[in-house]
Amino acid sequence: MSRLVGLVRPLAGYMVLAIAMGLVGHLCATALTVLGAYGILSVMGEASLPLAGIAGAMALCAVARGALRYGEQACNHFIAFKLLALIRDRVFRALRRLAPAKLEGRGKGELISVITSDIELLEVFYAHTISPALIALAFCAILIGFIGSFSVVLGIYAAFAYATVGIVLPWLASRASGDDGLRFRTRSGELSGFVLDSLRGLDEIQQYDRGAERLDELRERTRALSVDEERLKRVAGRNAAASGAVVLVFDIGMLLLSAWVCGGQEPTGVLVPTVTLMGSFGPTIALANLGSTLQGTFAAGNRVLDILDESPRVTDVTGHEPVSFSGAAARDVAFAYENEPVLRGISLEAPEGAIVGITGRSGSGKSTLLKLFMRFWLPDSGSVEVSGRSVSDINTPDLRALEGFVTQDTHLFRGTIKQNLLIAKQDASDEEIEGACRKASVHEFIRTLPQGYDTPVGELGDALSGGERQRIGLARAFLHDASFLLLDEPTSNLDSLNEAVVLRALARERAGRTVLLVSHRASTMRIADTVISVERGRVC
Ligand SMILES: Nc1ncnc2c1ncn2[C@@H]1O[C@H](COP(=O)(O)OP(=O)(O)OP(=O)(O)O)[C@@H](O)[C@H]1O
Repeated sequence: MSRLVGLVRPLAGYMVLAIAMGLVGHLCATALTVLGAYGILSVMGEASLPLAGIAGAMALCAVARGALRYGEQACNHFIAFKLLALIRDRVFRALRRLAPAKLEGRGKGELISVITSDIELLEVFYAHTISPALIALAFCAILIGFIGSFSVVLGIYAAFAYATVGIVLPWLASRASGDDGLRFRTRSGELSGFVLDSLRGLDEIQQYDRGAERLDELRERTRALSVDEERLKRVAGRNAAASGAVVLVFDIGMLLLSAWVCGGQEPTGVLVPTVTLMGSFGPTIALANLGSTLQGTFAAGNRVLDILDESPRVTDVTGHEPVSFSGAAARDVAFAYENEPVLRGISLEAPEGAIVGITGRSGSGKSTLLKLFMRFWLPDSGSVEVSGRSVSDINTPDLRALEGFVTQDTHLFRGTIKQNLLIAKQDASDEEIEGACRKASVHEFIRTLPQGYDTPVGELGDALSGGERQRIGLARAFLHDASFLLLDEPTSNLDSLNEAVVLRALARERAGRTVLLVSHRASTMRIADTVISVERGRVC
């Protein structure tokens, strides 16, 4: 909670303004009933205040109450949405810091749920929790003083009433809801993950006729979530009823107590404290109602803060001398994902101008080795070197400029084919783009599309075949014009004709470059100068 509050610091001025307006606004609201009481006393001849003055003051209070309430809400929501923007910005920055190593293992659906609904839920905390709590505190202190001016006993009673409604009841409510809020948020995150997973695997679900099963599970998860929500709402409803009843009991108690304490004097001492207490539970009830929602809000806050706190496995490197490419090597490299050893002392030399082929059984760690050269992960022991320097001693932007990585899955962003190619080199001319696409044997295909290079790629690139996507990935790598190419199964989806074009281009481009080429295909391996075979994380 203190960390969430700490984020408000840059907007403290607005917070003070919101509290001041809220406090004065609530005082105006209570003043309306108190002035009403004085009006009745004046009519009865028990008070000597002019009725016109009372009516004028009431009108003023009513108008002020409206304006101040608007101002308070405007300030609170300004703070809340500014902070949500700030938190989103921080979360995205944290994700950039954590990517790609940590994100590979994290459930994407859960992450999406944090980015969207959890952050959104913090609005409740910033707009409806912090300032109402402080307003309630200041407001109660003032009213305890006012009621206490009639009799100390009544002041103490009012303090007890406010504390019960504003502190004890929310505390009990929070205990009653237990970790329901947390469970609800977690389940809702898991449901998002499940839906995303189902959408991604729609083809498999249809092929193996698992639709009904999947739907049943979706229903079951939704049902469990609604049970949790129902319980949360039931507790919230019960709390609202309980606080309403307790307030009434305190009002009646105040009437009896003031009659007993001040009964011998004029009726002002009975009527005014009673009416004041009756009309002043607004801010404390607002606090009491927060009791049940607060759990969920803090659970969301925790999940957001967890992401901000997560420390990256790999941090960017800066401050080193720039380096020009002169070959790469891995020396006795060992690496494990968590506790699962993948590479066990691998060594290889990839001199400038060489094409080094890497083969090996599926799961033997070939892609992992390429990722270590990209410095997506760090080796547990041994060293991964580019130009004779550990990749950890090369500035990350320099390393990215030196290396071109083609993964097994080429991701295409929403946008045109040209925009997707420009990711590799933002200022590339049309000729350069075309040249790269010819090398990747994809130019002719793009030309047949209705809008050529300006054809929009469908969301997730589903509109293109695996081979077409792969060739666009290769075209990106050619466009990037890196000295060190890391190609992970670049021809796996290509027919032999396209494979031949791509391999010829690679052979032509090899001068001054080094290529690490992972492939299961013997035909692809033919262009390699040396081929190493990786088995169970070792070169054999
Ligand atoms: N992010 C990750 N977290 C945990 N384990 C991983 C991760 N990525 C890969 N692995 C595991 O590491 C092992 C090596 O994977 P890797 O992708 O490097 O193998 P590969 O030789 O490239 O396989 P393939 O030929 O099938 O592409 C596999 O057992 C895989 O399950």
